[in-house]
Amino acid sequence: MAKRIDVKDLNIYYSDFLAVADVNVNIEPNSVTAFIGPSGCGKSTFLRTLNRMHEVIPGARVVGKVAMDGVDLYGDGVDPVAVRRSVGMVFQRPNPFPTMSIAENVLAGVRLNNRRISKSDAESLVESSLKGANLWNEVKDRLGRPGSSLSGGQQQRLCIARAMAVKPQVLLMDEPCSALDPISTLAIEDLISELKANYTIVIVTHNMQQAARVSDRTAFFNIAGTGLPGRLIEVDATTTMFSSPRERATEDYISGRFG
Ligand SMILES: Nc1ncnc2c1ncn2[C@@H]1O[C@H](COP(=O)(O)OP(=O)(O)OP(=O)(O)O)[C@@H](O)[C@H]1O
Repeated sequence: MAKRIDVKDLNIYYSDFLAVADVNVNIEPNSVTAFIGPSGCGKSTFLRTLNRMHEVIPGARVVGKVAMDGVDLYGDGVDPVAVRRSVGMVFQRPNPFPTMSIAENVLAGVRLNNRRISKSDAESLVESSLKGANLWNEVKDRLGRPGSSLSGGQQQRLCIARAMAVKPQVLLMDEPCSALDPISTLAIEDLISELKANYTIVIVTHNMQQAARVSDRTAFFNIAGTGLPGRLIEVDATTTMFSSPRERATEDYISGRFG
């Protein structure tokens, strides 16, 4: 089941450096939210706080609240590994395990979680995940071949299948198409639109057309200068953000006047 995300007064640090300040945002279940903004404003940093990946970096920490269906991810007793299991992540560069087979790549996250799974359950999970990622028809006859034998776009869909195999409730995507050609990009965008029936999706993108095409809501982040924290300037329905944003900075960025 897709979850809602409510972020309250979140400040994100790398040691003493405040990288992103005072984020407040609500993300509805079964929606796609795009994070846009100039380089260095903290989009990826903020994204990684939504599955507690940020704190993997030594000295990195947050102050504030990120609630999923009302449960604070940073509350006492919350296991970060369990959080990462329920919040899948897809990265900029497709990162399948290169020598592992296509099928084993899909199962990698499940195996990492030490879940025992029968051969027939594994086979059906591989099939359903690859179908969900719109990759099944292209790979069903070569599931034993290595992940690296696929094209970049196919590898990225394999990574999405791997993320989905652990049945997360939220899917985070950090510029998932930036290393892909236009056709693979459209395939991923179509997939994102389908996946929102089952997941809450947050995507970081530098591509304004992509944000306009795939997202229901858009959040614009900005930074006033080097060394200053990034801030969430405005978040609204994507159609509103692209036609009549409230803030001048949003309009300037979207229309390509800066960033
Ligand atoms: N591992 C790190 N250690 C220290 N500072 C970091 C680290 N990663 C990012 N930062 C800093 O945090 C700020 C936000 O960076 P972040 O990568 O989140 O921005 P971004 O908006 O995603 O940028 P881009 O669009 O270029 O990917 C920047 O000032 C960056 O230098």
